[in-house]
Amino acid sequence: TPVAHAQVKRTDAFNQENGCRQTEVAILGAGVAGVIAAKILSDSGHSDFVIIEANDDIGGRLAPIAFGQDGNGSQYIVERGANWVHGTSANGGPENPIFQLANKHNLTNHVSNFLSLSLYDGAGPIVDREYFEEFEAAWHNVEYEAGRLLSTQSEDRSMRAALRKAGWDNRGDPLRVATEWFAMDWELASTAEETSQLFGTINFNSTWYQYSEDNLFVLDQRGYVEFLRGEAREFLGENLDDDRLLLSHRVLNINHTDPDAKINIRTSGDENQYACFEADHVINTFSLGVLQHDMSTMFVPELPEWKTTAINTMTMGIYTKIFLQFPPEKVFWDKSKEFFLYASDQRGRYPAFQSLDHADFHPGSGILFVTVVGDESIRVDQLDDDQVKAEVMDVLRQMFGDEIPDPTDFYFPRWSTTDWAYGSYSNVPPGMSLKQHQNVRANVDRIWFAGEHTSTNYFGFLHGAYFEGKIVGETLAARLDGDEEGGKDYVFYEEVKGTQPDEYDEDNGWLYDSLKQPQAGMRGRRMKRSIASLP
Ligand SMILES: Cc1cc2nc3c(=O)[nH]c(=O)nc-3n(C[C@H](O)[C@H](O)[C@H](O)COP(=O)(O)OP(=O)(O)OC[C@H]3O[C@@H](n4cnc5c(N)ncnc54)[C@H](O)[C@@H]3O)c2cc1C
Repeated sequence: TPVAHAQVKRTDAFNQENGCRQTEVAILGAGVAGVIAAKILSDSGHSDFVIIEANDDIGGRLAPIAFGQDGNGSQYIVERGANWVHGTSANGGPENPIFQLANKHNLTNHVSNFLSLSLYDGAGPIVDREYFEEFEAAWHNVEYEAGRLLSTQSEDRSMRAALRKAGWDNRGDPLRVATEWFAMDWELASTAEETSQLFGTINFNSTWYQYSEDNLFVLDQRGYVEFLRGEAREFLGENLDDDRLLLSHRVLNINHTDPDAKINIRTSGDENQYACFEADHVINTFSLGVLQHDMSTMFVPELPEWKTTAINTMTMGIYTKIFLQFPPEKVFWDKSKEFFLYASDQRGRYPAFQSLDHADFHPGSGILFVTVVGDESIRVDQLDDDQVKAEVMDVLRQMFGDEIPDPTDFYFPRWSTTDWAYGSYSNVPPGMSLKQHQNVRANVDRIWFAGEHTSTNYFGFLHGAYFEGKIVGETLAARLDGDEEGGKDYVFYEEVKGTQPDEYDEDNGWLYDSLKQPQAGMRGRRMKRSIASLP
């Protein structure tokens, strides 16, 4: 259960027709993109909107949960979803907007040190780190090559092909395999086979080269969502009890049959809830996973083929944090370390453990969590808790010995089957062009789309969702003001052909100015995110 529940204040003062509440803009989803879009509308003087959200709280994939307990019996707040601010600000350069908001709302955080790492295999601790440097060198190559592909409009390929070309071999030694997992799968929630060389590199570089290589781990006991709540309070009131925020309303249908009529939205809800809305414009911020899963029944009539093809082409990664709490007095790992990498015989099986019982995080908490992604997430999502707990404990006993205690608390979210997300965050597969991605972003008449998945440079990240919410909010505000230039439709492509050159400009969602000179933006980059010093 979410940590806080805003209660919706109901009034009967709405403009209603045909039993449907009338509004200018219906914002579907109260995650980062939806709340930021609403805030932009509100800040620009447009107050006639509703935000419709299936959950009983705002935040979406900012999803804190109470877990374990401290010595006083209070529970810790841990994050099921987003946890880090990825990239802060470069010297004098732009600041990551999420970093700004984390500062504005005083979020407690600490920078992660990915070098604070111990290695293990089935026989216990190991010291060999040579693969890290080898991967680093190959990755450097992959980035340079991505810059060349971009600037010469050459064909994209998979990260696997790119790494192979750069001399990196993923087979053999489990530590080699775990090294690649730690460098890539852990970040993208996808494998090298599943990832575009071009967009994988753009995504890393736009964040860590533009902002910084620091990754702030948010520890705030109000939850990471507090920054979004703080923004929402500025226009929805201290208790978020404004009647334009409709929680626990699941959107079932979006009917856009008549191009001259308002768009009709039906939601779940008993007779005490407003289950029907009519809007001039709709901003849909549902995750790529929700769109892929539900779009064929949700939209009436169905979305055009250029749109559904694009949505089906992009992929949804899955990232699962499995939390364990041990008796704090019996902590068996090195408390001075942040990470423990396990080189499993089975790729991706419980590879990366992270300790929160560390002086910089939650000292004395006894909390450890292990992350799995992709197919392993799908696998554990099908098992019951006891089965997963037994598997994780088996691995921990291989790493730390048979004497270690059982956990006193255990929890993990099942993102692959969560019906308001269907996955964790999106990724661009090999060969998906900028134009195809633009079709994920583009509006279908008066139905607009925004979320991390519509971000070209920052897909997967909170700041991607932020920028996309902001852009669509500004576009609609301009549209409502009658500004034809500012409020114009997004570009889309009825047909995407392999021979069409991509145009890296704002119309296609390209936000990172220095990458307009693509070669210049693509520099070799070190392997782990926190290892500073660019060449
Ligand atoms: C496990 C995990 C770890 C992550 N780690 C990080 C990280 O460390 N740093 C980072 O920057 N990003 C991270 N992310 C990504 C980040 O959380 C997302 O990019 C961001 O939160 C997406 O915001 P959004 O507004 O696009 O979508 P969402 O947050 O998904 O918002 C969409 C909203 O729509 C609602 N909705 C869906 N279907 C319906 C329906 N039918 N009717 C009504 N409402 C509906 C949902 O409930 C949700 O509230 C992580 C994500 C996950 C899951």
